[in-house]
Amino acid sequence: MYGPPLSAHAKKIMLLGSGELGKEIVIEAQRLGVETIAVDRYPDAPAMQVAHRSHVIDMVDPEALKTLILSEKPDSIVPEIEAIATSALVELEQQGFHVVPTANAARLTMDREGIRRLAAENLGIPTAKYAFANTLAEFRQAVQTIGLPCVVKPLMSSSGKGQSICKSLDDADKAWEYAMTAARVKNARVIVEELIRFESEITVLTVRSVSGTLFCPPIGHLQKDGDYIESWQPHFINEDQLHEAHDICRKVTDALGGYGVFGVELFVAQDKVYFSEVSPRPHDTGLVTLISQNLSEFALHVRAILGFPIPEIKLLTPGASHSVKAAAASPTYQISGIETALSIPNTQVRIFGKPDATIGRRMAVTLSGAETTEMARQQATKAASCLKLETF
Ligand SMILES: Nc1ncnc2c1ncn2[C@@H]1O[C@H](COP(=O)(O)OP(=O)(O)OP(=O)(O)O)[C@@H](O)[C@H]1O
Ligand SMILES: NCC(=O)N[C@@H]1O[C@H](COP(=O)([O-])[O-])[C@@H](O)[C@H]1O
Ligand SMILES: [Mg+2]
Repeated sequence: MYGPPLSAHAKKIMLLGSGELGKEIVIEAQRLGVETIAVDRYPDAPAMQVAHRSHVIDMVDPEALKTLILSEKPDSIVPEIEAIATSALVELEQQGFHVVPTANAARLTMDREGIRRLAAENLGIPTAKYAFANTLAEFRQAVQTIGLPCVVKPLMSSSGKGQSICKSLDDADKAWEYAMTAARVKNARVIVEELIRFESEITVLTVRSVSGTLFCPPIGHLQKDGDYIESWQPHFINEDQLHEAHDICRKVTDALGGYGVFGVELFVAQDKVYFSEVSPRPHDTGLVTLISQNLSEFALHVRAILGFPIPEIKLLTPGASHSVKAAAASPTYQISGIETALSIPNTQVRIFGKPDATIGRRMAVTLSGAETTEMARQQATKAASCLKLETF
């Protein structure tokens, strides 16, 4: 039940957050003989189902986090979700613990203010105009300063939780209320951003490793209500745009430091490429690499963390992924239609095994490879429509 004895493992890693992305990291780590410990806020999280052992704690409580880490003494601490007391990670790093990619990178990126100020104010990288607010009155003022429509987001959150578009001043109270109540971590401070009219939106997976900094081909994606619906790779942008994108990725990831995968989110607009945000870990839109690349973003993250070489990142096929979300809430559910989905050529399914369904929760993803990204997208979309989440 606990896997091979400790002596069989060269290293021990602890994941803070155990969702679908963590599950794939655990699988890749175990392939290289690493002992894995999965941690999250609830039991039976996806990565816990494959890790050697697991713990359920309140990860935003710095004391709970420190107690657990000091008792387990992992070789590497791997943040996986945007809801962690990063102050504890900064302290533990000072005591000699290895935080991936670095404690400071985890702290800055977990807080939209930290990463936005670093990118825009310290590094001079183009971003949407932004302002911060602590109260409803400040928020109304910020909306007027930035202009309408604007995007409103809680400082510590992800997958669009608490995010909305404010179209008129009449929407302001609702947008504020939503940011206050639906964030992953409740905090009375929000960012208000100019709405960028981009042509496309991409993630450039950037890997910092002993082999240097490597870039995966751009991944295009579609988001709805701030959460990813569909992604594909490669996404074509012209030479100049690619150059601008790589320049931003290098500047941001060099400033954050450490080894690992970074999902750099960029808006490609007619006049320029804008930096949006960065995850210092594998990215949901990068799930497509499970089918499109020789090494998935999860394999790359593990190699980079362990200090192993990455001689080459190769696109094996144009690919696409499509998320499957729950339409209803239920403590029990099953997913049907797998057989039909798998009858589509070069198509795979990943069911995450989340213990319960809530409305809008991502429960599975489909992956397709094809001759063109267009075909791959059609296949992945069709496969996702075959999967039905039945609640009972
Ligand atoms: N300033 C903006 N202008 C235009 N669209 C935006 C802006 N900010 C966010 N969006 C849209 O909302 C999506 C989610 O925003 P963002 O990535 O900041 O939130 P998130 O909750 O951190 O998402 P995730 O965790 O999935 O990366 C973006 O991918 C983009 O489609
Ligand atoms: N955009 C970030 C992202 O996709 N994060 C992934 O979602 C999980 C949380 O899912 P849940 O909210 O359904 O528990 C996280 O643990 C991570 O794997
Ligand atoms: Mg994002």
